Order: sequence, then C-alpha cells, then structure tokens
Amino acid sequence: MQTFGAFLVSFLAASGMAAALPTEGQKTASIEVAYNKNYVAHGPTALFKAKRKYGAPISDNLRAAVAAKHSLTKRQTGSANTNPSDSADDEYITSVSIGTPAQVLPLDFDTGSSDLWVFSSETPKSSASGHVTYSPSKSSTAKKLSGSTWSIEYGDKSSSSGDVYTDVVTIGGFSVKTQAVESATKVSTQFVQDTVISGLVGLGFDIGNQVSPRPQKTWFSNAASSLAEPLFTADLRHQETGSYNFGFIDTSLAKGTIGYTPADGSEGYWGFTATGYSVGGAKLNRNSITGIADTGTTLLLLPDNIVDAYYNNVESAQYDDSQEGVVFDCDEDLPSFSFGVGGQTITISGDLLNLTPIEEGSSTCFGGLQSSSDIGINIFGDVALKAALVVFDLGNERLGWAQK
Ligand SMILES: Cc1noc(C)c1CN(C)Cc1cc2n(n1)CCN(c1cc(N)ncn1)C2
Repeated sequence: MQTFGAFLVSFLAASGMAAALPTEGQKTASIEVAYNKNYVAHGPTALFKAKRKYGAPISDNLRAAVAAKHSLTKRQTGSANTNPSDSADDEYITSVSIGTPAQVLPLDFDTGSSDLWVFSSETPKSSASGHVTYSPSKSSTAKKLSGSTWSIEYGDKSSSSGDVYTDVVTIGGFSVKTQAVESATKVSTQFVQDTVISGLVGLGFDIGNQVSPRPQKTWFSNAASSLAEPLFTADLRHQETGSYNFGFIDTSLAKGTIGYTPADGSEGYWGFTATGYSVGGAKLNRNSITGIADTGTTLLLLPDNIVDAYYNNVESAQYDDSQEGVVFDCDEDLPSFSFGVGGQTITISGDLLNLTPIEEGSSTCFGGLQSSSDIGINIFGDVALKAALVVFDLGNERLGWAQK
C-alpha cells in the first residue's frame, strides 16, 4: 500500500510535474507545482466535485449549473473568413456583427493590439465618409460604459480615440454578450483614407487594452472560457480567402506539423523567439530572433544584418529613400526566407516576399522583408504569417506554427 506522499510523487512524476523522490528512510518530499493563471475557475463545478468526493447530497440546481457550464458551452467554436484588402495584401478584412439587430462591419483583426474599436455615429461625418459605421442608438442591447474613454496610437503613427459602449459582438457565429465596443470620436488620416475597414478587433493580451479608467477585455479573452479550447488560429493567404478559427484547430489547413513555442504576453503582444533563419533553402543557422506574431502589420520586419543577408542575394535590390525601404526589379526571382520555430521550419516563398510594385504599372517592386531597426522590435507580420497556419494558444501561453 503506497503512502500518500509516495502516491503523490509517483502521480506527479507520471503527469510530468517536478517531484523530489524521498531517499531511503526519508519521510518527506518537496514538489514544484505549476499554477496555470489562465485556468478559469467555475464555483459550482468546484462545489459539485467536493460534494461528490465526500458523498454529500447534490441539489438539482447545482447539477443544472454544472451541466450548463460543461455540457452546452464546451462545444462552442467560431469560424470567420478573412480577405486581403487589396492587391498587396496590405491588411485583412473580416466581417463582425455588433448589436441588436446586427450591424455588420468590416474590421481588421490585429494580434498586435488589444482594443476593439469602430467607426461609429459619433465619428465626425467628414471622417466617416465611405466607411460602414456602428450606431449604438440603433442597438437595443447597447449600453454606454459611462466615464470610460480610449486612445490608441499604432506603430505607423496612425491613431484613434473615443468613448465606450458594451454590446453583443458576434464573430464567425460565436457571440460575446457584453463586449466593450470602443466608438471612435476621432480617427487619424490613415484610417479616414482606408475606407475598406471600419475599425479593428484587437487579439492581443488584455494588458494592452487602452480603455481608461478601467481597461476592458478583448473579444477573444471574453470568449475563451466558453470556447471548446482557449485558442484561435490565423490562416492568412496571398490574394485569396483565409480564416480565423476560434476554439479549434483545423489541421487540414496546414501541410506541416504544428511546432509550439512559449508565447510572452507581458507587453500585450504575442511575443516569441525564432531559433534561426536561412536564405534560399540553405540550412538554418542558430541566430535566434525574438519578435511578435502580428496580423495587424503587413510586413516582415527584422534586424538589418538579416535584411542585408537576404537582399545580398537579390541582384537589383537597393534602398529607396522615397519608399523608405528596399526595392528591386519586379522580374527578379527572389530567394525564399526560412525561420525555425518550435522545432519546425517555416519557409516564406520568394513570391510572398515581393509585396507589390512601388506604384501602379511600375517595374520596381517593394520588398515584403524590411528593416526593424527604427522600430525596436522584430515583427512577423502578414508576409510571414501567410506562409503558415498559426495557433494563438492562450490556455497554454504558446504559439504554434505549421508550414502551409
Ligand atoms: C496597415 C496598412 N497598410 O497599408 C494600408 C492601406 C494599411 C491600412 N491603413 C493605412 C490604415 C491602418 C493603419 C493601421 N492599421 N490600418 C491597422 C492597425 N495598425 C497597426 C497595427 C499593428 N499591429 N501594427 C502597426 N500598425 C495601423
């Protein structure tokens, strides 16, 4: 008959947790038990388990509460198509329903920020011209979050700000009943001119939310505890329809195995470290690259030494001051670029690294790989994400990458 200590040690060893085995005659053992801060507790379930363990009576109400949580909600998932906004795959547009009756807006899903904001009936008419807008006054489920405001500035110095409502927000068939919807009373020129999108859905970590005085949760954070699994995937494609899936992984979207690596959400982004890179199919080197997986950034932005190593293989490549980036002859055959992550190699084909002619009809093209030196952070934006199925796994605080 095992003592409880010996059972505990063998159970933890079997479950892969650290445990110090007691030496002969020693009567104690110490263990490190990891705390999963993403675990979402459910009171009635904890009570149900305790009563069941010690044979206490369980009321019908308690049974119903536990059933409601674990039977109806755990199968929930969502799946939404996403489309490139233009011929350069500058950004990706996904339809989102807000309010009752539903008001459908084209939004940009952004794993590099954490605010859901929209052009609205409160956006100056001159700025909102050409945009689909959200009108809280036309939604029976909209409620003003009184006293709350928001203001955000992005890496490209674009910005927006305003006040806050809560309303039902449905993405890919999955509804969050009380989502903070940040209504824009001010938007910068970049957004005014970009009439194909009416705002953003931030899919970064809650710590990055810009609502004051009380920061709000992202749509995904609100959804996570009711999804079958607390994760979402991004399948962005070049000039074709891709998808954002919530609560499940459709492995058929990928050719390769999904490799996982720890995600660092401390800055609000999905931070990770690639283990090396190579140009043109050569063997990966071991020069690690720490950066973020960012669906809201168009380009792959890496350190100068890597950018130079790549473009040294492109005969006509040169830095163009007016374009603020490397350009080359559009008819050049570009080499591929590969990076290692989670034990897998993700290879971005040369085609994906030719973003677009610098202007309509030009024979000079703009590179999808550019320098991150003036940003201070490396960004695996859409150019890199298009080569992979990417799993944003909040529950396990990790990122999964699989070649497409
Ligand atoms: C982008 C973009 N590229 O070509 C066009 C057109 C656009 C859209 N357009 C100019 C307007 C715009 C500006 C931004 N966005 N959309 C999306 C959010 N932004 C981010 C997100 C983030 N994670 N990191 C940095 N900025 C800045």
